[in-house]
Formats: sequence, structure tokens, C-alpha cells
Amino acid sequence: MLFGTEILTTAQMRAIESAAMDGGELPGLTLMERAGAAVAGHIRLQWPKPGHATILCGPGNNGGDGYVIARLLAKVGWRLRVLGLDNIPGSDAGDAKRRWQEIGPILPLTLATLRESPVNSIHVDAIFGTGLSRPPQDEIAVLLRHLSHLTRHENTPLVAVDCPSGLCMDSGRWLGGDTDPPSPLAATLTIGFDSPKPGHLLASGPAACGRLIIADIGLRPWRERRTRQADLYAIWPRFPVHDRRAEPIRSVLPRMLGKGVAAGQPQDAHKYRYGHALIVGGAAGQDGAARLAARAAIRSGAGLVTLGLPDDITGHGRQGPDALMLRNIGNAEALQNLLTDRRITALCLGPGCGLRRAADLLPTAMNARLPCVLDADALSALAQNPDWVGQLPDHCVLTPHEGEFARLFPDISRRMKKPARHGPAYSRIDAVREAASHCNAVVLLKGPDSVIGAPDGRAWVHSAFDIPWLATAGSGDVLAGLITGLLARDLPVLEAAGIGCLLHAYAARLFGPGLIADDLPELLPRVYREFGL
Ligand SMILES: NC(=O)C1=CN([C@@H]2O[C@H](COP(=O)(O)OP(=O)(O)OC[C@H]3O[C@@H](n4cnc5c(N)ncnc54)[C@H](O)[C@@H]3O)[C@@H](O)[C@H]2O)[C@@H](O)CC1
Ligand SMILES: [K+]
Repeated sequence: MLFGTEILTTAQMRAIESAAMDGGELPGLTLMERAGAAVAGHIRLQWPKPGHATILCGPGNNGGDGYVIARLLAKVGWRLRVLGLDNIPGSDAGDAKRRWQEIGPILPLTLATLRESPVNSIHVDAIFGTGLSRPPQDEIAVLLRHLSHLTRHENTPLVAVDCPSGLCMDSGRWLGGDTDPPSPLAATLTIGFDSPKPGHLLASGPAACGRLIIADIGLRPWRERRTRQADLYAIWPRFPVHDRRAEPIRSVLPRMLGKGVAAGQPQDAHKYRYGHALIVGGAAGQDGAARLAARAAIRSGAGLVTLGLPDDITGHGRQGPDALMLRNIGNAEALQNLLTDRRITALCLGPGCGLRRAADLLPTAMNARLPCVLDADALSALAQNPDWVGQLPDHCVLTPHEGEFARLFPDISRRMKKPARHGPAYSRIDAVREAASHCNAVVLLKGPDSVIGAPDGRAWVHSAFDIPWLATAGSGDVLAGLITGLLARDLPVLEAAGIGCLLHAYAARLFGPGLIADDLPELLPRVYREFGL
């Protein structure tokens, strides 16, 4: 099942470009003209009245795009200053440069010439794109620092061609940024080509790129001609780039979650048909997290949800919802007994459980070989018992935030935090794939750039930079419960984690600022309606 937009690494993008160019069907210069025309077109949409533009052109094809942009803007009345470097000889960029030189001059790409730009000029960054392999140095580093100052403190609009220069497009990290912090660029608008790259969506990428537009430059036939199955998708944001092989989420969700409404299926609404989720919570006073998870599980459409609590449950019934079943699970033996009920189809352990209780119950939960979500205290218990990591059941989802991930996978986390000195830098996608393969479970690394990876290498990215209010107490508990509900409903494990992440964030988008975690489960019916269920 595929949905979303394929994310291409820079190597994959180069391979697709080469395939198009090698056949002679799509010459490099034509691609460059299309890329430049896409950027010039979006500049004109954003600033319809011709003004002044300063175009900064680097040594490679990103710079080549810059010369095309200059020529096309000049044609429609823009006043331009073009700053450039010597080009890699024989490149398409050299041709694009010559065509610009028939119209106007090229000034040296230096801090001194940049400083002479008129104050009302928009700036176009065509210095480095996907070819960046090491940190910008010397004159260019100084110039980028000044450009950063202009964009951050003097409101100078900046349009980035493919990406802001200095950003590693495979990881979203600033090359060299960890040791010698650059003054990172903050573009107003970034126009990427054909497909989003990891760097557009991860780490510093979203803040650096500003508004991101992915322009079609006619490479789709070559993208779709590849025989290798794509394995990296953006499930949010949605880009208006179409991949015929990807089924839109609007048809995927009703098909996966529709309650017996498909043609010819009996309208059998027996509650066990939609699964039975067990959420194991902690002692009174700390049971709010498990309650949130249970609410989300029952709102996900699971037929039954049981909340298992350690102490006397008689008083708990008053806290609703009444649809929840309550059971006393005092210890591992009680959990074991409850799990003999074969109608239980998924399990969640961790939210509000308490570390000791989680460590006590975890082996029993793992032995049940049920689809399960391990979150919060269960992740801490797992981190304290690294031997257990290799014994996780199939169909297991771990939902760590950055700190929990570091405790669970210290070596991988260290690699992720190592300074990014050259491209492609180690990314959150690399880290999650490695972690998922190491523990043979789906790993959902939470953050504004959540990455969900399966042991077979498939990975999905969900970007939530637009909803900072989702980072609120209890939000992760709701996510864990929601995924458990979807697992109980028999969704495959990667899909349950990805769709859970998507629905959870969509609820936050619908609600807006002021959200508290309690609001999220209550919004799920509206989210389902929006997705056509
Ligand atoms: N290949 C094509 O035909 C197309 C490429 N396109 C553009 O081409 C870009 C990629 O072009 P290139 O591969 O030429 O690479 P770039 O233009 O991104 O970089 C230029 C060259 O700079 C060198 N370099 C890397 N890091 C450096 C550093 N820190 N300091 C100094 N030099 C450094 C590298 O040798 C690299 O090849 C894309 O981002 C996109 O803008 C578009 O025109 C679409 C078509
Ligand atoms: K650029």
C-alpha cells in the first residue's frame, strides 16, 4: 500500500536525471531551462510587479538554473544584478551562463558586490543545490553569513533554488554547522524539482526552506520507469506531484478502515470484528496517560477497549468514557491471565505505567506475541534491558521521542548527533532505518519531523512543523493509543503507525492553537469524516 509523495535522495534524483539525459530524450540544458522557468514563474507569482533581483550563481548546475532565472526575469522587465563564479567547464551551466552574458554582465560572487545590492532587491540563492558535498568555505561562507543577516534582520526576501545553500539535502542538516555554526539561511520561498528531498522535510530543512514548492520539470516518466520499488514517502505534507503508483490516502483509508461497507461484504458489525485493544495503565494519580491512550484507541474505531489498572478499579468507572472496559491487572500473572483471552488483538504498554511496573509486565507483554505499541515507561524499561530489544514480537511499534531513542539506541543516536562535515550527512531517516532493522520492529521517532521506519527499510516522513501546538502534555499517549486501536483493527504494522501519526496530527491541525491532549481523541470522528469515512 502506498500513499503520499515519494521522497528522492540526491543520488536517486541524479540517477533519474541521468536516465532522462542519457537516452537523449531530455537534454540537460532543457531540464535546466525548465527548472529556471519554474523558479522565475513562482517569483513572478509571488511578486507580480517587476522589481529588482540579485541572483547569486554557484559553480555547478544550481548556478546554471540561476542564469536561466536571470534571463527569464530580465525578459519581463526585472532589473538584475547577477553575481557568479567560474563554472565547471563544458557543463550545461556554462551554456546557460553564456546565454545570460548575451544580455547582461556577471559580477564576482563576493561579499563586496553583494553589499552593493539595492535594499529593495529580492535575492535568489543559486549557489549550491543537491551537489553540495562539504561545508561552504572562505569567501562563499562569509557571503552566506551576510545573506543570512539580510534575510533574518533586514527582511530581505530570499528565494532558494532547490534548497538554501549549505543545507545537506539528504539530511536537512547544515554542513559544518555543528562545529562552526553558520548563520543559517531562512528562505522566503524554496522551489525544489520533481520530488521533495529528505533535506526539505527533516531537521533544519523546513525552517531554512520557508514555503516549499515542488515543481514538475517533466522527469516523471523516468521516475516511474524505475523497476525498484520506492521505499521512502512523505505522508505529510502533500505535494501536488502525482505518482501513478501511489494510491491517494482518501481511497486508502476508507478501504482499510471501512466497517464492512465494501460491495458484497455483509454489514456485520459484531464488535469483535473490529478488534479488542488492551491498554495497560499505572497507579491511581498517574493513570491519566493510559486513559488518554484508551480514549484514542476506542475513538480509532476498535470494537472494544480494555483499560488495565493495578489497583482497585471500582472508583475509576466514574471517569468515563463508559464504553471502556476496566480490568484489574495487579502484576504480570494477572496480565498473563487476561491475555489468554484470544479476542484481544493488540496491546499498549507504557503510558503512565511507571518504570517498575512496565519492567515487571514487559516480558509477559512481549511473550503474548500480539501486535503491540511500546511507549514511554515501556521504552525506558527496554532501554534498561538491552537484551530484550532483540526479542520483540513481530508487529511491534516503538514510539520514542528523541531522548527515549537515545537511551534505546545510544550508538545510532551518537552517529545522528555527530557533526555533519560532508554530504550526504547521516539523517534521521538513516537512524530510524538502522534502529528498526536492529530491533526488528517499526520505530516511530517522534518530533516535528517524525520518521517511521520498518525493518524491511521502508520509511515514511510526517512533517508537523506547521502545528507546534501538538507538542503538548499527553499528546504522545494519544498517539500510542490511536496506533494500538488501528493495530487491533488489523492494520499492518507500518500502516498503523503511519496512519496513526497522520490522523493524530490532522486532528491537531483541525483544532488549532490552544489544543490539549484531551481534545485529540474527541476530534477523531471529524478527522475520519474529512478523510471520507
Ligand atoms: N542535472 C541536471 O540536469 C539538473 C540539475 N538541476 C540543478 O542542479 C543542481 C545540482 O547541480 P550540481 O550537481 O552541478 O551541483 P551544485 O550546483 O549543487 O554544486 C556545484 C558543485 O560545487 C561543488 N561543491 C560542492 N560543495 C562545495 C563547497 N562547499 N564549496 C565549493 N564547491 C563545492 C561540487 O563539485 C558540485 O558539483 C540541483 O540542485 C538543481 O538546482 C536542475 O537544473 C534540473 C536539472
Ligand atoms: K541554492
